[in-house]
Amino acid sequence: MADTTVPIELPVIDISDPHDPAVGKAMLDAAAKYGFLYVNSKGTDFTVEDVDHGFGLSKKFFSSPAEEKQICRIQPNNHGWSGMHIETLDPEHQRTGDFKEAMNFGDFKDSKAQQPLPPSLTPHEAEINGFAEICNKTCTRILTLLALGLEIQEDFFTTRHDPNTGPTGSILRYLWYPSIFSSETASYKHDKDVRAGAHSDYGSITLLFQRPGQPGLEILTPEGSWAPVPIVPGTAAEAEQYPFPPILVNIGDLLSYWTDGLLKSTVHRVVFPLAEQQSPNPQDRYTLVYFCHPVNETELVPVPSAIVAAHRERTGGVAADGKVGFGGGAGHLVPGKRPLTAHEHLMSRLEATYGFTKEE
Ligand SMILES: O=C(O)CCC(=O)C(=O)O
Ligand SMILES: [Fe+2]
Repeated sequence: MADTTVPIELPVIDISDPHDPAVGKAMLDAAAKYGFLYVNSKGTDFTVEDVDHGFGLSKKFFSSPAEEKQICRIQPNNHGWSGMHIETLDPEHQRTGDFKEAMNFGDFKDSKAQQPLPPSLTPHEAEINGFAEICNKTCTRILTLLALGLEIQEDFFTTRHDPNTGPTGSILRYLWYPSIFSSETASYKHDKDVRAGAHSDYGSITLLFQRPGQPGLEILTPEGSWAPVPIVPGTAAEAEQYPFPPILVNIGDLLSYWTDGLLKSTVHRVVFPLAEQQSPNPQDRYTLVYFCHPVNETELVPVPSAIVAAHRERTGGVAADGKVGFGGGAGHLVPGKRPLTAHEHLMSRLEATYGFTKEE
């Protein structure tokens, strides 16, 4: 696969008016073309302090002793801690697991985690829940705008993503990728290894928070080359206006399936950029990720959008590479069979990736 060092240019969208059809259109265009876009902090309820604090908790957790992290090690339901090299996102092309550690939080109930927390995080349960809640609110705005762009009822997606109506597959995830100079990465070989293997996300939409000076994310462009995604897009003058780097948003497999491949679930990965490898002072990369999923029991009925129908007609509903719109697309209902539920869609994606169903 060809590498490029030319960063991809993605739009930065202001979601402060989630009822503005023009913004909905801009959001839809980016989601259909790249599957990736940024939203700036306006219209999200995040303050600089919220984001800094989230990263602070993540750092505190990852630097705690392994014996403590073991208390919450990853479970078949995908909640908990996975250590260095435990996850392999692209097993076909990787000789070792990802050079990262991760901590996944599933749904909270009455502000309480439904999974064991390690001592480093137990005093912070309410704050972690609070962060996940603001992520969910931000996703509500984005899903409203996507519905507007698709010219369907504004609340078509949001009513189906409301965690107050039932369990969801949503996950808040802390990620830590040690720098190229750390002992954890001593065995790393350029061109053989990656920090996180190529993959697409499973859910509806994903939010990614990044820190300045900690690059690494690349996306597969429609031309088939890897392009770095800048942490802070635009000119230096624009960058100065952002209180924290804009939130990177991407479409996941489920929303792509639901829209018959109109919205793109774009493949991405995390690497050590060359500049990083040559830097005298490379940094660890920390990211905070929120994978937003519908309520488990949501039936993925065809999205009642003329724009989706036209796309289905044009393309047959399945993208040429066969990757997007996993399973043929929601518009291809088998007569006499009910639509897939969100939970079934997630299970089939996990099964396709891991060769087994993660949840018993
Ligand atoms: O940490 C990142 O930059 C990307 C993480 C990611 O793609 C994932 O966890 O699905
Ligand atoms: Fe991802």
